[in-house]
Amino acid sequence: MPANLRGNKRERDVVFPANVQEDQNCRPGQKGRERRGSNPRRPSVAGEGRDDTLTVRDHNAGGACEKSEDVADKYAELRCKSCGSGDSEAEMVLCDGCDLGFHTFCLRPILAAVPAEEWFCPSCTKSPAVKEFPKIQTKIIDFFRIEKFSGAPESKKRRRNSGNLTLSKRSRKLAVHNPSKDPDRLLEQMRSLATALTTSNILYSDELTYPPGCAPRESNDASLEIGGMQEMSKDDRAAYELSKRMWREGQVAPLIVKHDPGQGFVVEADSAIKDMTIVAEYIGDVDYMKNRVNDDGNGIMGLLFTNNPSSELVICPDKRANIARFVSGINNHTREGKKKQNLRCIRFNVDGEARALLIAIRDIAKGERLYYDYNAYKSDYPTQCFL
Ligand SMILES: C[S@@+](CC[C@H](N)C(=O)[O-])C[C@H]1O[C@@H](n2cnc3c(N)ncnc32)[C@H](O)[C@@H]1O
Repeated sequence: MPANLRGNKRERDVVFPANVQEDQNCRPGQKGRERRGSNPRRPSVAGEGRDDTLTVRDHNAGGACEKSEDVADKYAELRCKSCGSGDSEAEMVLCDGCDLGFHTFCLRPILAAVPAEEWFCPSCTKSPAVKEFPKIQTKIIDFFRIEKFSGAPESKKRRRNSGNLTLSKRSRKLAVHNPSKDPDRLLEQMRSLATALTTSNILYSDELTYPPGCAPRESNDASLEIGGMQEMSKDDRAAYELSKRMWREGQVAPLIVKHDPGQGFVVEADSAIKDMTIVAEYIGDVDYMKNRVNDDGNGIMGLLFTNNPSSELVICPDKRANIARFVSGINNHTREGKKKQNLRCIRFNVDGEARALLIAIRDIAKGERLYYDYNAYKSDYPTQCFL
């Protein structure tokens, strides 16, 4: 265990209880009906009580529970269109187009939770799965607001300065990524991320954002973290700053975003990545966890865990985000799943603010898919269906 990653200050991802209790009158998966009980969209973290008693409405509910026998009959035999089983009704979602049911875990990509809003199954979805971003340098540079893209690798001077940041395994210090030397490859890597972001209707951002209506910047006070937040050494801080500057200048980490029919967008190493490399900072809108209890939770990351639950913070990458948002999670329930992990999310105190970084925990080969543990802190994101 690296010295600066040691200890009990591990990241806590926000997760969603898979268990949804049925209301006496209403069965999960039925349209126009309500469920009561544990809310699958209620973000929860390890140590947090499971006392959620919010009302959950099916995506198509729109009104009070229908109690007619007709409707009950109609859905009595509800079966998942993919696997044919009628089990796990709590995790059944109905398509607003064809009215067929699907288990959240049978869908590809898997749904983290029953959507709160209108939802269409893959056959009824009108938009293409992937909207390719144009292969035009100026458009790519504009999209990422790249400062002075030279298309060339780092200057020798900068490389020498950063040399002591690309550290040996033994030193356990954070390392700066090694960008591709071929400018076309850099553009292809950026284009792949632009494709994933635009397809997902997400704007690019490389900094945490504090939009009106969300938690204010002052709320991100790392000193409130229970047990204290991991501090950065001087060298680690220099590595972090250089890594951020390189991303801003288009010297991005050698990562490529691909679309996988089973997992949706995934991130792969486009060339070898050394152990301890800062792969990306986790980016999004910062908000109070209490404000996000009904979000679908896809990608919500714990940022600050305090003694007072109402001041706990999460990063929400649904509107603004970067590549970190597309990194896959391991299946915690299998040995093969656990073996895939090659990153960890570590939260650090940076100038008094909490930040979450994805860091390589071993050497990663070209072509390897990136994974970290969504449940690193005893939480229960439903990863048992993860591939
Ligand atoms: C934070 S997002 C990751 C990006 C996501 N693939 C996308 O296209 O937006 C988490 C979601 O990705 C999918 N996912 C992540 N890891 C997975 C895995 N190992 N197997 C299957 N699906 C996975 C699930 O749909 C999960 O709810």
